[in-house]
Amino acid sequence: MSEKMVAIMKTKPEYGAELVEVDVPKPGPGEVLIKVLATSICGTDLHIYEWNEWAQSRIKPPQIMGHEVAGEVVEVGPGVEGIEVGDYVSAETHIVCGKCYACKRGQYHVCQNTKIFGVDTDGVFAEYAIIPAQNVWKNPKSIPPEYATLQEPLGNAVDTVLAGPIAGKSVLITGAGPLGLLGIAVAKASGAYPIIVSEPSEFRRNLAKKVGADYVINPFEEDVVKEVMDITDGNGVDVFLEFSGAPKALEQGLQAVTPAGRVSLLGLFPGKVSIDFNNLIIFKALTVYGITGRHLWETWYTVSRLLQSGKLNLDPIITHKYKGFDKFEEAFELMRAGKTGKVVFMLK
Ligand SMILES: NC(=O)c1ccc[n+]([C@@H]2O[C@H](COP(=O)([O-])OP(=O)(O)OC[C@H]3O[C@@H](n4cnc5c(N)ncnc54)[C@H](O)[C@@H]3O)[C@@H](O)[C@H]2O)c1
Ligand SMILES: C[C@@H](O)[C@H](N)C(=O)O
Ligand SMILES: [Zn+2]
Ligand SMILES: [Zn+2]
Repeated sequence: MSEKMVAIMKTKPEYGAELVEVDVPKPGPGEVLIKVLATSICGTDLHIYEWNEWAQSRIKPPQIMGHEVAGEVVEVGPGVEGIEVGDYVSAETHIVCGKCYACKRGQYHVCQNTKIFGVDTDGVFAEYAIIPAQNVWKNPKSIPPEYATLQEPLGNAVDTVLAGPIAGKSVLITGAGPLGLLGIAVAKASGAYPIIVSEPSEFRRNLAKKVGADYVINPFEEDVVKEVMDITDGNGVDVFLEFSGAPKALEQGLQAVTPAGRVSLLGLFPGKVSIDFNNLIIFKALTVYGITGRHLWETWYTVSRLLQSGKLNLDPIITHKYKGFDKFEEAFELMRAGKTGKVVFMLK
């Protein structure tokens, strides 16, 4: 008889999810089985939970949700080399093909055949989970599971913040959701000053301050561009980091960044965005980076070392820690209401 485990499963093509009991899976060739120690909720999981348009087009229930994880390897499938039972690991979520033009040039983060672990496959909101061996990242034991599970989104934030010079640079961050908060932590640890954050939610503006923002602005009540100009002696910020996906924030950030400044765009907009390219990008000679996923595996080394340095102020970002999955519905509803930073389920 096979062993059983509990898992948060998207059982039906509708709002919500269910806590179910299923068989512990067996790792196939090229896979490992981990015991999950900590797993955290991403905005993508929330979209799957809510069953939005994107989720309807991509997810095929029944499927175990979740993709941010820290765990211990308990079984290694046939043909796996270099990973042992007992290894303490996390997972890159982009399963890349290794064969396309991008992969052949080492640009794995834009692999044209990317599958996302926990989105296109069963995920990690479970007591045990399968991870493709090629996606396994080994953690040093010194990083606690509640931080180690955050490495995947931290990688998004690291690629956004560190796409160009940041030490001693003035920075505007738009959006202090979980990703923006991680971005503030990375910018602070990397020596940015001042860090100015625009975020409509008072709860999240307070979190931004705790993480290290020097100034916070409410974009719904204050003039973001004027505030930034006042803080920067009329120069504008050196670096604009977009973490909100709000078209208005994009426009304000492009206005508030100094000519020849740097822009990194991570937030995903709801559709096409209309921008005055001539005046806001071309005549300002801006350098604009689109950010997607993480550079494999360079970003993971950077994230791991930042965590080991102890300089990332993550504790205010982890606003909710649950023991087990029993209260998963409460967790998702709080996240929906914007009343969280990162939510972590602890399983050890
Ligand atoms: N490019 C990638 O690879 C990648 C990866 C992960 C997430 N993302 C995207 O990054 C973004 C951030 O992720 P998240 O989980 O933190 O999302 P989130 O929705 O929780 O956070 C967005 C924040 O922006 C704030 N906001 C809304 N309007 C604003 C405005 N006009 N000005 C400033 N802030 C405003 C919201 O109040 C919220 O706190 C999302 O758009 C997400 O889809 C992209
Ligand atoms: C899967 C998605 O949510 C993830 N954060 C990414 O980098 O693509
Ligand atoms: Zn994610
Ligand atoms: Zn590829």
